[in-house]
Amino acid sequence: MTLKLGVPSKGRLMEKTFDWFSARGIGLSRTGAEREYSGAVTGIDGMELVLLSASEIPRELARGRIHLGVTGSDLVRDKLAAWHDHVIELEPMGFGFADLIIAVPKCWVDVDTIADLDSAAAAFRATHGFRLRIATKYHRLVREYLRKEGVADYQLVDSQGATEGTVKNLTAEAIADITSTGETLRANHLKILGDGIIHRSQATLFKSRKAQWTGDDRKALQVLKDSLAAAHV
Ligand SMILES: Nc1ncnc2c1ncn2[C@@H]1O[C@H](COP(=O)(O)OP(=O)(O)OP(=O)(O)O)[C@@H](O)[C@H]1O
Ligand SMILES: O=P(O)(O)OC[C@H]1O[C@H](OP(=O)(O)OP(=O)(O)O)[C@H](O)[C@@H]1O
Repeated sequence: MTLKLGVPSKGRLMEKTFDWFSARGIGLSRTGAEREYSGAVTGIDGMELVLLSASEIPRELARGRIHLGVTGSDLVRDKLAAWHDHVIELEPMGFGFADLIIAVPKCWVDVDTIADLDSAAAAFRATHGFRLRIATKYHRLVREYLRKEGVADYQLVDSQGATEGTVKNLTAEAIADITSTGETLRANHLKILGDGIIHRSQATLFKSRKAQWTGDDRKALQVLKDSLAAAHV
């Protein structure tokens, strides 16, 4: 058995994860053909690279199929109920920053806070006969947040992409999605509610509580932790 490290298989997160480990003396790379999902590790014995979709990594950690995983802190919180029971946050990595926010049309001049949204939602239901729709793919985080804030008169509409477009397309009145530069929100005439930041996410190295840890796995983890502690980056 080797210690399995799950890393996003493509895009920004994969490249920045490779750079992050490289700056700490550990080489991660994709091997094989361009589209083949296999990888190699150098600089540490007994560790295997597993390339996965960022959104699958939380479940793989919770099932114990990987020992360590890099993914957004938003995805761990959204994909896993009681995430603390399944994983431990070892290290925030300082990239992949994105805020999960709630946004409404800019033209809703009376709605700037969650309390305003609550009032608007009640009025919306009275007028339209159905609950105000919030489009998102972050179902757990949005539900938990709105429950905490005392907002109940809404329904979630699932949107797995191009979420900001749902308002213009009249399939939702509000959205909850991640933003980094804010460009997509601006382009779609949406504004963030003042207190509508649900979670500030960044790429994070997680450890599974559910994986089986052999003596060799623990040794490899200790070598990894020593490399992280020794790096002055
Ligand atoms: N500007 C951004 N757009 C999208 N995701 C971002 C951005 N900045 C940081 N992230 C983070 O990247 C992660 C999502 O990565 P990615 O889109 O590769 O995941 P995925 O849902 O597994 O993708 P796919 O389903 O296409 O494989 C989330 O943790 C998110 O917070
Ligand atoms: O604040 P910004 O810098 O504009 O970034 C935010 C956008 O980026 C992400 O979408 P992505 O491009 O990953 O596509 P998606 O809509 O398919 O999720 C996210 O869902 C927002 O739409």
